[in-house]
Amino acid sequence: MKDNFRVLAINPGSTSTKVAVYDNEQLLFEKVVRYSNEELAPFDAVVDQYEFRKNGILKMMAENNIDIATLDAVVGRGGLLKPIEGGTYAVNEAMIHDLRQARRGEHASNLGGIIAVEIADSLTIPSFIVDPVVVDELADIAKVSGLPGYDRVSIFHALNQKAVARSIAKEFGKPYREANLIIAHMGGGVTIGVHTGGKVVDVNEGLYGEGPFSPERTGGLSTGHMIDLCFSGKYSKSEVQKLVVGKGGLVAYLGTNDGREVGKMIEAGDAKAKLVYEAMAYQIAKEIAAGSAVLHGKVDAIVLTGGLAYDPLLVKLITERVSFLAGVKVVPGENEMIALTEGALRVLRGEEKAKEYK
Ligand SMILES: Nc1ncnc2c1ncn2[C@@H]1O[C@H](COP(=O)(O)OP(=O)(O)O)[C@@H](O)[C@H]1O
Ligand SMILES: CCCC(=O)OP(=O)(O)O
Repeated sequence: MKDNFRVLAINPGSTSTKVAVYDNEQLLFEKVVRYSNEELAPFDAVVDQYEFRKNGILKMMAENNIDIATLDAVVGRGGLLKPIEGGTYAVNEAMIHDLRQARRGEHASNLGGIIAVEIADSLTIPSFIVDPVVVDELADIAKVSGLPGYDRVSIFHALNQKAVARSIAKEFGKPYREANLIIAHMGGGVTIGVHTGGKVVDVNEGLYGEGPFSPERTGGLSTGHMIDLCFSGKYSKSEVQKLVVGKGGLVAYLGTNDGREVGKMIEAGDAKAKLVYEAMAYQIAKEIAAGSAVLHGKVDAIVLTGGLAYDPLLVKLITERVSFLAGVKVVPGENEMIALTEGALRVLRGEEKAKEYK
């Protein structure tokens, strides 16, 4: 049996595409391409960014002298599919159909499977997705919304939350299923997951729904304001969706989705930037504190992760509000590329069978 596998991992996020090539667990090359709001503005639908992002990946591979013919598999971040259990899934037609239709909504992660299968098929090698954003482990009590027929749903940074949770539990010398963690992933979107018993039993729906505002999303809004906005006659459905996802949060107030730019504005004495950034930290801290009630206050650790966790100011603003609940660990960036690769390797090595998306 073959014992060395070369895997291309593709991770489209709302503000970036991360690409990595691994020989087994050994990283050969990794690159992050960040996109400004202006660069993505011309694309009406996320699926329209497919060619733009795929060509960027192939160019990056060529510039780094990696011959795609040497790949054994391609793995992509999984998108807005039907709610499913975690794990590694083979990309199939049913999945591509649902991703292209974007029936459960638009998000860059929809492109992960689509780009992965396109590159893999041209090389006749397998393609996978791992722990997509729709992994659903919500407790029954967390699903009840207040409006029958509209259960709360699980859409979050499942891949990174799971990877970070496992590594933090290991640090504590506990199996993941015995750790009680509150993990705040702070990227283009912000999701705060409550991990207990090896599951994410509650999490804010991080796309159109709930929780803090983020670099480019509004998070939860007053239902009354949303009703007024939707019936004002000023906006189409897709315009309202764009206000909430893509043009909300930091972008709406400050014109940028880049935490570093906001940092510079604050350093330059911009009072509005300071207020808005502090408000984002305040909302994140409140959501973390809400998670502590889910765990009856028994919290082993609070973890801050994602791109924004690189920012010491944001980390400080959140920590000073939540450190009374538990110790705060900071894991900047994300472990998504290795998590994707490991998911593919488990299947390539025959340790697991790829799950089928139906
Ligand atoms: N060093 C940093 N300081 C402040 N913000 C940062 C830093 N690095 C990245 N970010 C911000 O993190 C956010 C992106 O996080 P990331 O997890 O990469 O997002 P996504 O995967 O959702 O595209 C952006 O707002 C980006 O500007
Ligand atoms: C859709 C939930 C995951 C998410 O928000 O990812 P990004 O931060 O990469 O947009």
